[in-house]
Amino acid sequence: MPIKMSANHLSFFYGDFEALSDITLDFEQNQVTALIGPSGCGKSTFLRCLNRMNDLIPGTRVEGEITLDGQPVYGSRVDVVNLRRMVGMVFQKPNPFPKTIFENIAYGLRINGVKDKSLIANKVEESLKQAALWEEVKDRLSASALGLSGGQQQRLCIARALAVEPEVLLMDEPASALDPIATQKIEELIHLLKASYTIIIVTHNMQQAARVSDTTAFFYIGKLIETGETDVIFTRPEKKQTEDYITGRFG
Ligand SMILES: Nc1ncnc2c1ncn2[C@@H]1O[C@H](COP(=O)(O)OP(=O)(O)OP(=O)(O)O)[C@@H](O)[C@H]1O
Repeated sequence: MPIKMSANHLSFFYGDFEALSDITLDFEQNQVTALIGPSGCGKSTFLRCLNRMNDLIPGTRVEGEITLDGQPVYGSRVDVVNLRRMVGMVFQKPNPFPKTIFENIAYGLRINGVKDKSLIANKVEESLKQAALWEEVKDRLSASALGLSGGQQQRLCIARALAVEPEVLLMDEPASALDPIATQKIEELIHLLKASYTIIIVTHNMQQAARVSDTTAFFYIGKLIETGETDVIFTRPEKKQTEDYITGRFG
């Protein structure tokens, strides 16, 4: 598969603290890459570098390069709003807006300049279908999103991210706040979405990484220790640190 996004010698600093050190990693198009590693090793920081969400934190600094379709993400002429549309994000805790189900999705379209009402209605339906939520909510689009279950709220957040037609989807532990059935739905959804999107997922759940991803990257204290095909990483990793982590000896 062609390379959709790349990090080249990426380092990241919170003030003087180097949270990521010299990370070089490619993300193939229409593949799922899992980022794994113990708490605090920089997985979320790395994910947020990919769509420049860290720009919002004062005192932070990036070295090295990230590219999307070969174009630098940190270039001075980059339209960051458009970058975040192209590289969408879903967070650990479902965070729907305190608005109706319909408005949760329509909102992102409107801030991206879509005004046509029937276009918005079609897109809301299409996004909810893509997120495997349509059947459950089609009769209550004008009800509050906060009345949905946690798993439904997370699929709504995925629908919201998809509505603005991203190409890459970043998911930061998207199922960790959900029960096993809702988690399974999210995992099935990731499998379906892979056909249309490039997906990068942070997870603490080794079984989940093994189930959903094609490639796995193991991070440890701000460094990328090892990356490769998920089957290989989980059965015959090259590095001892990777093996210790996936077999539960630390982390
Ligand atoms: N806003 C911030 N300001 C300063 N330091 C931060 C900030 N956010 C994260 N860090 C530090 O950067 C390091 C990496 O944190 P990060 O949240 O990226 O790790 P993580 O691997 O995603 O952890 P977890 O799995 O627990 O979510 C940690 O040492 C953390 O304390």
